[in-house]
Amino acid sequence: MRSYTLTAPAKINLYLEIIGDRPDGYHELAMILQSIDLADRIELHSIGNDSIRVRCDRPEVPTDERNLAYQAAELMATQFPEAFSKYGGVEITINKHIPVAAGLAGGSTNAAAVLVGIDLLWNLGLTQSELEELGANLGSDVPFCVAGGTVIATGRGEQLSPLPNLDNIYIVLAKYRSLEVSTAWAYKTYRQQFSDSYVRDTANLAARAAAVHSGGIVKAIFEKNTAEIAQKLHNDLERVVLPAYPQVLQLREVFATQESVLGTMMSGSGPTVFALIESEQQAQAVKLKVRETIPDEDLELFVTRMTTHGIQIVSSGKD
Ligand SMILES: C[C@](O)(CO)[C@H](O)COP(=O)(O)OP(=O)(O)OC[C@H]1O[C@@H](n2ccc(N)nc2=O)[C@H](O)[C@@H]1O
Ligand SMILES: Nc1ncnc2c1ncn2[C@@H]1O[C@H](COP(=O)(O)OP(=O)(O)OP(=O)(O)O)[C@@H](O)[C@H]1O
Repeated sequence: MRSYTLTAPAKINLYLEIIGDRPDGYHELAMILQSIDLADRIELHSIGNDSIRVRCDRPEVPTDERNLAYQAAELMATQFPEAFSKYGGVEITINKHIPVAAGLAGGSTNAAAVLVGIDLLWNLGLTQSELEELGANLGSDVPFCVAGGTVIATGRGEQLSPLPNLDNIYIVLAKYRSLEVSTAWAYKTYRQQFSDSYVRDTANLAARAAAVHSGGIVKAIFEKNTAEIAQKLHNDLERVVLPAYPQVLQLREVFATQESVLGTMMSGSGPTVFALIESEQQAQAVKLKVRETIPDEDLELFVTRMTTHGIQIVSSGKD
C-alpha cells in the first residue's frame, strides 16, 4: 500500500476588501493571501477497502464528514470513481499545528493537502489549476491553499493571480484558544451594516477588484518594501469583529504599541491577530512583551514567517 506525507501551511490575509454581494449569497472580494511557515502535517495511506477514515490529534476537530479533509477525499472519490475502485480507500492522519477556527485556513489547507496527496496516490496527474478548481467546491480558501505563496484572490476568493513571493518577513500570531468567530456571521453582519458601500453594478465588480492590482499594497509587494506593506494592511471584516470581540481589539492595540511592529491586522474573519516584524529576534521580543502584558493562559502566541510555498510533499512510501 502506498503512502504520502505532506505539509499544509496556514495563511494570513494581508488585504481583504469586500466589494459587493453576489447572487450565490457569497461576497465579491479583493484579497491578498500569504502562506506562512506554520503548517499541519498530513499523512495519507491507501487502505484496501473503499472507506475514508480521518484521524486527528485534536479532540475538538471532527473526524467524520464534517472534516474538510474528509470532504476532499470524498470529492476525489466521486470525481474519479475508477481510480477510487482501483486504488481503494484512504486513511488520513492530521497532526495539527495550526490553531483551529482561527482565520488561518486550517481546515482549508488540510483539504488542499488531501487533494494534492490523492492526486499522487491515485496517479491522476492533475494540473495545479485542476486541483484549484476542485478545491473551490470545498471552500473559498481552498484554491489558494493548493497554490500557496503570495497571491491576489478575487471572486469569492477562488480566482487567483500570483504576486512576487514574499518571505523573510517575520510574524507574531496571537489567538485566544477559547475564542471562535463564525465566518458566516462576520460576512452576514458586514452585509447588514455596510452594504451601502457595495458596488451594485456587477459589470464594475471586476474593474473594482482589479483596482487592487495597482493599489498601494501591491506596489509595495512588487518593491518588496516591508514597511510599506505593513502600513497598507487592510481587512474590512475588522469593522464587525473588533467591536463585537474586545479581546481581539485589545490584541490589535497591544501589537500596535510595540516599537518593532511594522503593522498589525486581524487575519480573515479572525479571531487571530498578526503583527509584521523585520527580524526573528525582534519577533521573539514582541512575543515576550505581549505575554507579559496579557498573562492570560488562554492566549496562544506563535513566532513564524512568510513562506513562498503551499502544500509540500515530505515523504512517500510503500508498505
Ligand atoms: C475569511 C476568509 O478566510 C478570508 O480568506 C475567507 O473569505 C473565507 O473562506 P472559507 O472559510 O473557505 O469560506 P467558505 O467555507 O467558502 O464560506 C464560509 C462562509 O463565509 C461566507 N463567505 C465566504 C466567502 C465569501 N467570498 N463570501 C462569503 O460570504 C459565506 O457565508 C459562507 O457560508
Ligand atoms: N481539517 C480540519 N481542521 C480544523 N478544523 C476543521 C477541519 N475540518 C473541519 N473543521 C471544522 O471547521 C471549523 C473551522 O476551523 P478552521 O481551522 O478551518 O477555521 P479557520 O482557520 O477560521 O478557516 P478559514 O480561515 O478558512 O475561515 C472548526 O470549528 C472545525 O470544527
